[in-house]
Amino acid sequence: MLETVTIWGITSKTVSTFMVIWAVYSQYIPRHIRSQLEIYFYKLLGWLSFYVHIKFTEHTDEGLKRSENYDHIRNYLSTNTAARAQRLKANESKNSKSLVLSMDDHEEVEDVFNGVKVKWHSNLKEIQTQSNYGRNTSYERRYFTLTFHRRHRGMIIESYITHVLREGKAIGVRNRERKLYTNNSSSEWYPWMSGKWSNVPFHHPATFDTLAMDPEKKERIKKDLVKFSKGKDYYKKVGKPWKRGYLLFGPPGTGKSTMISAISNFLDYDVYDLELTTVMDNSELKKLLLDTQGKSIVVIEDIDCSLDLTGQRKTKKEEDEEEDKEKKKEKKEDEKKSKVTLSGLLNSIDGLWSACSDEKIVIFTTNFVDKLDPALIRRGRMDNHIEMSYCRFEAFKVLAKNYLEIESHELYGDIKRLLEETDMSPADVAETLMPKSDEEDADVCIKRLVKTVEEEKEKARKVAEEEEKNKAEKEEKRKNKKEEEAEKKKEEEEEKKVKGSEENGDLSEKNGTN
Ligand SMILES: Nc1ncnc2c1ncn2[C@@H]1O[C@H](COP(=O)(O)OP(=O)(O)OP(=O)(O)O)[C@@H](O)[C@H]1O
Ligand SMILES: [Mg+2]
Repeated sequence: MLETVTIWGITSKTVSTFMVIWAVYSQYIPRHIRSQLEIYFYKLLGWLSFYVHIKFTEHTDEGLKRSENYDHIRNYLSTNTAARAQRLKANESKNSKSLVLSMDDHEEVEDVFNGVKVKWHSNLKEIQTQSNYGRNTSYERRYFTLTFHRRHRGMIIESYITHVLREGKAIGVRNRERKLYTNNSSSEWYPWMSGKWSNVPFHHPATFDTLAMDPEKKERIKKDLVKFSKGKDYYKKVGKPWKRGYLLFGPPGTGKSTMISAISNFLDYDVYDLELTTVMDNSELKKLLLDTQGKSIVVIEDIDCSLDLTGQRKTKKEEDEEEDKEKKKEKKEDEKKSKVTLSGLLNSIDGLWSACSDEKIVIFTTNFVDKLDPALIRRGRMDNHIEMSYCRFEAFKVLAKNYLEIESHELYGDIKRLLEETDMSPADVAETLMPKSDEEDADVCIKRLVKTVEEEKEKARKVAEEEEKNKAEKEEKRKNKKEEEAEKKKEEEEEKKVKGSEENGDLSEKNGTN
């Protein structure tokens, strides 16, 4: 946020001193008097000073979004001028080996650009608010002020500020620590609380090298990702927002979540893990997605479980029946339940809103791809459908290399055959391969895997046999029932026939007597 106030007459040092004194002490003046005083304070400075003063606030006007310019300026000042400040703040850095120093609150530094001196002040203001229930809350607002002589106004606004923002952005990219975000409930969407998203540093070790899957498929995905990340101009040329959708589907433990981490590590993107069930409605969803940055992956895990996304396709009759059944039970829960709809989700990921930030990958994961509404996963929305499947030999080789550091073994042939015949998830294979004590070497682990897969195969055979038996029994029962019904029908018809002929006999006897 950028605010300009022109101040005439007194020196920049005096202005700075006034500004700092005002920022520190104004918080002790009652609010209604403070706002009046503030007006006169700035008017007075304006009459007296030759200096221009520009304010960059930490949050944008709506107060809900953090200002990127503020962060760029902070980066710039930390790197270029903080060393000259007398009071510094030490922040944790990416690798925690070295400290990142920045200006402390109410501190001042000087910078020189094209031979022109400017001053930066870091300010802190405490703001008191009163809720509808009369409770007082206070929060802090930070801002930087840039002060310079008015004769350099054009140069500073046109060149210096652009230079600071560009440099600060580049420093931010260099020092950037990858983050994993999760969405907060909307009651916490205020700068003095957690904002829309909370984050933690993201250091998941999974990479494409450690991901066990068909090597050709893996290469295709990597190429697709590289093409996407370099595709800024291409997407602009073809008139598409710079985003790409991936649908990862497959049974549990086949590496869908692991793949997300691998993509994040591969492209150096942040991850926004969107928990749809805590999003109240479509408009909340839009705001959340608008508050995500570029170079990021927005993930909705287990999309089939997140929402009743096909609910709106039910017939009226079905809806009525369901409503009757669970009306009372759900009434209370319903008030808290998310009202995000399929069309709301589609609009947010694919509509006009999706073009508001660049370089974004949207990933859905599911165990049941058939359950999903076709509208949700059509190409263009989910451009790349990736099936994560059971562990076959190629995937096993990656796991054996990762977990046991071996590339061959005399039992590889058996394992190849067994894994083709048995459906075992990479998660189960990985767990079996992992040494459980220092005494266990690769040989022990490989033998354990052969045993486990054989047991699984036997189990699967028994289950299949049992299923076959049940099916045959059901078929037999159905056949018997059909035969019984046919027999019964036959008997009834014969009975009817006998009855009919008896009645006819009686009638002719009667007629004869007459
Ligand atoms: N393809 C794989 N390559 C490497 N490790 C894997 C793979 N699949 C599973 N694993 C291992 O199994 C664990 C569970 O895998 P992951 O959470 O990625 O499965 P998932 O497909 O997301 O399962 P779910 O459907 O239950 O969410 C991982 O931590 C990882 O160690
Ligand atoms: Mg998962």
